[in-house]
Amino acid sequence: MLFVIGGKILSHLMRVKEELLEQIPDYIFGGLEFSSDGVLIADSNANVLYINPAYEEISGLKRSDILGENLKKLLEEKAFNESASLKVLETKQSISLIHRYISGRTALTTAAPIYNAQKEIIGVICNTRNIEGLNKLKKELEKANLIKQHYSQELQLLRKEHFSAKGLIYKSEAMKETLKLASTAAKFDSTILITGESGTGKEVLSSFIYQNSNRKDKPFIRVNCAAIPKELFESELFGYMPGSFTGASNSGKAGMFELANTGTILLDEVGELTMPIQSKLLRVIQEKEVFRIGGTKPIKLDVRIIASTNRNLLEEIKNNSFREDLYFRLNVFPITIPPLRKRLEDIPEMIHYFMKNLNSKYNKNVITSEELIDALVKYSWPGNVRELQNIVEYMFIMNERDVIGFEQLPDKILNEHVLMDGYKHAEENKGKLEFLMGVYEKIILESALSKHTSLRKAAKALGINPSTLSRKIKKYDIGS
Ligand SMILES: Nc1ncnc2c1ncn2[C@@H]1O[C@H](COP(=O)(O)OP(=O)(O)OP(=O)(O)O)[C@@H](O)[C@H]1O
Repeated sequence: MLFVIGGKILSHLMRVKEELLEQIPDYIFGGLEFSSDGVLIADSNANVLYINPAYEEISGLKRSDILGENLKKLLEEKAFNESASLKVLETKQSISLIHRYISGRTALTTAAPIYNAQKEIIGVICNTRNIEGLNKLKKELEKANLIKQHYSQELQLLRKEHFSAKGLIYKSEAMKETLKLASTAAKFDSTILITGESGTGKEVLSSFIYQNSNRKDKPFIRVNCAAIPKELFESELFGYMPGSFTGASNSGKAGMFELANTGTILLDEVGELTMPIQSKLLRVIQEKEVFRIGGTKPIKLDVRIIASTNRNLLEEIKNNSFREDLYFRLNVFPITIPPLRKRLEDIPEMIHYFMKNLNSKYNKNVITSEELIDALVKYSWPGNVRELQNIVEYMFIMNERDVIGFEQLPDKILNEHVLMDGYKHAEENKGKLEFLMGVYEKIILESALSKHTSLRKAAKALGINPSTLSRKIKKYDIGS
């Protein structure tokens, strides 16, 4: 059996077996022989009675060397740097400690006293576990945590840079009111629906709300619903489990809602969602949980939703292309951004802001003429701020001088301006077509003359004689 290891040891064991080892049935010893944890049993005088093969392996000590030996002697001989069993015999308390054996292995050892029926300590049992694997895992975990910390700091930094770079310029009362409303709403977790024509700044406003909310250090995930193919809506928004459909990644994928968890999600162009996805979205909002495609376990969500659209959702409801119940869920706090043509005071501010950015980007010092700003303010801006930004950039690129003038205006603005100007003076000029044509002709001539270095070249570009051009210059008093 277990204790037939040399005559000396056997007789010693036989002596203590009656009192101590009878507390531990033979089948337990059978199990201990195959345990991957090392086990040592000693009597109350610290003489070793039993070790299992795992103990030999972990400690580097042989049964034949240690059985019957006293733990104090083994400690003196530095078989281990600490003995949990000795501490138990000294303190009569269970103990756990991490120590190193002669084998060089580090182990987690737990030792506990063994009592007889009279509640006297008759020995100690000590369990020792090789924690080198655990140590390795711990080191890997520490490394992974460092990497995670590094990336999360970088993410915070990028978020700050990304959102602070997006300036929100305004001067008009209408925008002041809108911003006041947005600041108030930002502090709460309520769902916000931002409406407004394309290019009015709905996304910029949603960033402003996020930055001013209590979730500003948490994720901000923007979903452009118009850019996602309809058949991918569900997997993009809600994610999927491994192998849940053909072409699905083996590791599965988290949806945008999961990525936004604890933070904010912007559902940009929410009116583009199909009816079936609208139903699923409604469920997610109501239940505050999401199921990945192919998943059976719900994932709890804590996400603040901001939705935006340039569509008239009430019209969409009438046309049965938007769910009314979803509309009311999203429209908890509505904010409408007025179109640029209804907040003209913002235009000069924005032009200066966009010019400042371009000048610093291209290391230039270009300015805009007053008459140019005047013409831009009068334009109707169907594409709103996005169009203004693009046109300022276009003129900046096309311009070769220090001042961008009227002549750099793109034709569509020029045309509208001429017509508006013409109509304005039509009253006093009795609305004559001839007058309007004249205004238009003057603009065209001015533009050609500013683009070409000589009168002859300008005339050639216009397809007229230099003498005709000279006459018209006189007629319209150009360059005086
Ligand atoms: N008040 C503002 N100040 C500075 N830039 C702005 C402002 N409003 C909008 N912009 C700029 O105009 C462009 C369009 O803005 P944004 O994308 O927010 O509009 P949108 O209403 O979300 O458009 P769409 O409906 O087409 O998605 C962006 O480049 C944005 O930076």
